[in-house]
Amino acid sequence: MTKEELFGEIKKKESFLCVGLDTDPNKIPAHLLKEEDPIFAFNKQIIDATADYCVSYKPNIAFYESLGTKGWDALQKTLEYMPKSHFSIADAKRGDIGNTSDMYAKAFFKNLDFDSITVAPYMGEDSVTPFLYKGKWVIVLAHTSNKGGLDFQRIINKDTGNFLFQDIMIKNQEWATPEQLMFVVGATRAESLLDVRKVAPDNFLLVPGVGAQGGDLQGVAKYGMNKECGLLVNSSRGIIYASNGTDFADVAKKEAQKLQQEMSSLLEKYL
Ligand SMILES: O=C(O)c1cc(=O)[nH]c(=O)n1[C@@H]1O[C@H](COP(=O)(O)O)[C@@H](O)[C@H]1O
Repeated sequence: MTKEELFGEIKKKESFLCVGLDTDPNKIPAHLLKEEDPIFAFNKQIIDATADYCVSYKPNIAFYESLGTKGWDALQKTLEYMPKSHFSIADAKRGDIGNTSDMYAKAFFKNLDFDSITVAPYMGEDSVTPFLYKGKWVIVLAHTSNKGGLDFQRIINKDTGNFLFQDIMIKNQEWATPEQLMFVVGATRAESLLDVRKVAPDNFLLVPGVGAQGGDLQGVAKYGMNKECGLLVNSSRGIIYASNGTDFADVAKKEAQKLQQEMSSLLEKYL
């Protein structure tokens, strides 16, 4: 999916919501455990319920690979079930020496046909560039939502005066254009988006942390939105586990709709 196509979907849906499929067998409603593939059965109902309100889905790969071959099967079925209009993100946080990154890229772009993958950039150029496939996206971790996101990412480089995360963002833009490179910035770090936009005005940002982590959607839009929206805001637990009863899909739909409505107002205000 191109940047223009993604922006087109955002305008059409009046939404920049990404629904996170962090599907945990210990958290899904008990009645689904009788299904042959409970994880896929859950995801299918979540996708059916939320597709009108979001533009993207992000399965977090840890939840699937932790289940072995059954998890990989459920992931593949889930990916195939997602509407093609929705931007798919393999949240795998990969990155290794070149020939190993090549294999990770094959796993998620050739074997599985994801639109994008999250990548940890710590190992540098040869760990990131193998993910630069034509028509696919690399989503590089910049300033993450978690507490540990403050351990290294805000260290100031005395040579450049920048935060480490800004230098990482600048360097990655030498390797890839805004047509194929996004960055991750936590919704818990809304004000840091000013520093993010200083060094990456044109890139799309994947912004997780709304909902369960208490991120600030209003602040994210205020500081992070650019002329093409430039945001995909993810919520996982806040949507998919809003209810653990038989009404889980209806309640997930309402949560997704609530976020879409807020996003619609924000698009009107800032775009
Ligand atoms: O790369 C990510 O998606 C990510 C980066 C980050 O800084 N923080 C973060 O929470 N995430 C992911 O986003 C999702 C957030 O889930 P919830 O907190 O349940 O909405 C999880 O899959 C996390 O792994």
